[in-house]
Amino acid sequence: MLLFEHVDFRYRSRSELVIRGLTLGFGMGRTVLLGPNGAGKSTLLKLGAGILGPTSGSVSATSGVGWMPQTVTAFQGLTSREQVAYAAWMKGASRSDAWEEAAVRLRQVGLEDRQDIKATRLSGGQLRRVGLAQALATSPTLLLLDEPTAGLDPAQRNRFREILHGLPNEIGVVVSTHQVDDLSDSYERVAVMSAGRIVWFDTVPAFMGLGVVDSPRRAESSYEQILGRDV
Ligand SMILES: Nc1ncnc2c1ncn2[C@@H]1O[C@H](COP(=O)(O)OP(=O)(O)OP(=O)(O)O)[C@@H](O)[C@H]1O
Repeated sequence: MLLFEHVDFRYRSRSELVIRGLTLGFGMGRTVLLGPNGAGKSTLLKLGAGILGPTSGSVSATSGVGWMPQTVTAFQGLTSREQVAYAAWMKGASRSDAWEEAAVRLRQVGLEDRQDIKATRLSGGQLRRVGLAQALATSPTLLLLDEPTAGLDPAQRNRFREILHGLPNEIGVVVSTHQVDDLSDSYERVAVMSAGRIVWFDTVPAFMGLGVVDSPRRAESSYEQILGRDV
């Protein structure tokens, strides 16, 4: 369980708050985090992962949180397996355990045949999967994924979705995205951010219920209803 209590956050270089009065808990199940550019989604996930600390309020996690950044960096000179093993080692695994863990996680994301390839030589979609394997290698009970499918072609996007579906139910997942299609298949809850606040948080059926009935763009119309304008 990851709990945000009365969290405000501002970047040092800026005067205004980017996260405002956030009180929210993420636990089991799959939550999609929607919101326009600059709403604060990445910042919220970084606060959840402990990459950033709140300006005021508190963020507490009762067990491991794994985070996948918006841009996964390929470590120069390292193979995929070495890169994933490094993440496990950083979290306290011994060298040999980290090495084994990396193989298991790369298999989990369907990259077993790429484990000895230099990470810098992977495709964009493969590198994202290495990023997911890195997050999984820390044995989290909650995964925070920042726009994991942005910029991927439809086949790679589907591949990523299948991998998420294949994760054990005990792992909670929060995914920030701009893609509002097929929410029902992939998620149970929807959180919508706007200007640093969570302005909506409920189940997928409740979210879909806001939209124009029978519209093929029903999810988008729900999203527009919440934000009160065209998006
Ligand atoms: N390192 C930083 N320093 C200063 N301001 C930042 C920094 N990172 C983000 N911001 C600002 O904080 C606000 C929230 O940004 P954030 O990246 O969290 O939004 P987002 O909802 O993830 O956006 P997007 O959908 O475009 O990824 C924006 O106004 C952004 O310009």
